[in-house]
Amino acid sequence: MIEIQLQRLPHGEGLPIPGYATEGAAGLDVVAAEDRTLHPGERHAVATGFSIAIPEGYEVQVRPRSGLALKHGITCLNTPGTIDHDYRGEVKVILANLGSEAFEVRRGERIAQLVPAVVTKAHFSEVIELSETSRGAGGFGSTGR
Ligand SMILES: O=c1ccn([C@H]2C[C@H](O)[C@@H](COP(=O)(O)OP(=O)(O)OP(=O)(O)O)O2)c(=O)[nH]1
Ligand SMILES: [Mg+2]
Repeated sequence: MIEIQLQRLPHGEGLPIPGYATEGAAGLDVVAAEDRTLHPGERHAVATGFSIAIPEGYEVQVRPRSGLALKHGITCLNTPGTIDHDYRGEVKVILANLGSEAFEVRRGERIAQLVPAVVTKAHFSEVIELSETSRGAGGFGSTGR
């Protein structure tokens, strides 16, 4: 369990802060801070009404809710969205309507879930040749359907 500081913004007044819907939930549900109609094919960075400070060594992933995806075709376009630990702007959820009907985003309704994750840092070192493997350059279905 890590602590993530949250600063409420004026338009987030009165909204619940992200929380787990059940004891075993992996993601903290986050609610919209604005009303917005999303027409089919449309996308919008939905306000959440808060900024956060994530401890160094962690990120927060923004993931869709499966119910909205299945019932309404609503997803996070950039899933999983990445909140960097040094980001202090408003957290936004980039929703896209892949369904065939308009969807009403309503203030206070849960639109996505936040999953904190450990960040493994790496640096790339340029080499002349890579080690050989049985897969080699095969990919994109090379092992069969
Ligand atoms: O779903 C998202 C994704 C990103 N962000 C914020 C936090 C994140 O730290 C910042 C940058 O995100 P990202 O690195 O994915 O976007 P970019 O296009 O690379 O922008 P930048 O050049 O600012 O890094 O935008 C959100 O609020 N919600
Ligand atoms: Mg970036």
